[in-house]
Amino acid sequence: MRKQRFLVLEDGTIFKGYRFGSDKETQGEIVFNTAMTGYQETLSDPSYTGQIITFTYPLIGNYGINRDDYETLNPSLKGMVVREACELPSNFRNMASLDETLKNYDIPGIDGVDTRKLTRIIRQHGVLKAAFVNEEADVEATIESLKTAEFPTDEVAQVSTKTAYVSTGNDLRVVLIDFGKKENIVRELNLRGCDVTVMPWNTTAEEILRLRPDGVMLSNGPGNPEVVQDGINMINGILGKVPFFGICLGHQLFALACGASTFKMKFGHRGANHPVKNLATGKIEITSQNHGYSVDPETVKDTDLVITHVALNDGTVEGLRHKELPAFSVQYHPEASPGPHDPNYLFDDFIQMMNENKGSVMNG
Ligand SMILES: NC(=O)CC[C@H](N)C(=O)O
Repeated sequence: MRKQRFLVLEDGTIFKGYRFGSDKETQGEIVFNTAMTGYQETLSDPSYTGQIITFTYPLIGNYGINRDDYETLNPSLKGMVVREACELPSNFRNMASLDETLKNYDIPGIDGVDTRKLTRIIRQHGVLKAAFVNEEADVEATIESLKTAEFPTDEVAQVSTKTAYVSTGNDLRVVLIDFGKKENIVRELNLRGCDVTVMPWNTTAEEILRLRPDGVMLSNGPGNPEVVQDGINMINGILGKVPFFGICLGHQLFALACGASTFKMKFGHRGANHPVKNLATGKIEITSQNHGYSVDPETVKDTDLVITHVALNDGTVEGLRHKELPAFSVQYHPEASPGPHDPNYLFDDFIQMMNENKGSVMNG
């Protein structure tokens, strides 16, 4: 007999399902992700810190969990909601089931939920506060408590590396600022020969410039970009002195540093098939995305930035470039694993930008 579990939302909706993963109860902002594959990368993406993820694909866990596909070895999401959590995974790389993995990380899950209905609610209402409750008797009180609950949006310090370390390469030297980075950013840079020094989120511009890197990469990360003031100050300090490339949270911080604003979206973009238009080439890229905040295009007009990419679903800003200085960013994920790989060329653009600026006065 499987143990029951309730998913409750702040608007009073109750879903009854079954427990998997950790037995503990949880609370957080509930979001949905529409990707059909890549659940291991998603559950271990630090950008989901503090959130409960609904997977719209109806069967999750069918190819198991392996040792290679983690984006971090310390997943920090609050919980998983699925239609069916596969109990008997099958794949040559499989090492553990979803249930075992979530138990190991003490992350709770609920399955047997009508995730289509749940996603419609999130789309209509916007992201909501939600909780997992084990005992039916506690359901009403938990819904009441959710109405006044406040969840943090400043988890960057929690997920960033505490000390700097190097992932060795033999070509260009890149400093990667870890706001909650996905491991695949390091892999993509190493793949292109880059020597990557991963540094904590609050590293100063002086500390970075002292290393004389060829370029700086600003990672993705959780929470509200406006509260990452140290990151914004650092970007202002390196702008024009060393080429840089920002991804997702790194993109939002670049925009804020240049004087634009960000806002919280109704239900965000989370999935692996978001179409984005590259305004320079007119080409459409299919992209992986995971963000709840976005750059306000009106506020970009008064800055030295140009919009380079837009989302085709809702017209939001997806890419920025500085008008004169070597700096650009995208809201989506060129490092996406398992993919899609359409935007992978952005890493090559970054390599080219570093090579073009190599040895220039900017660096030294
Ligand atoms: N993946 C990310 O870097 C997300 C950035 C930010 N936390 C957002 O939700 O918009």
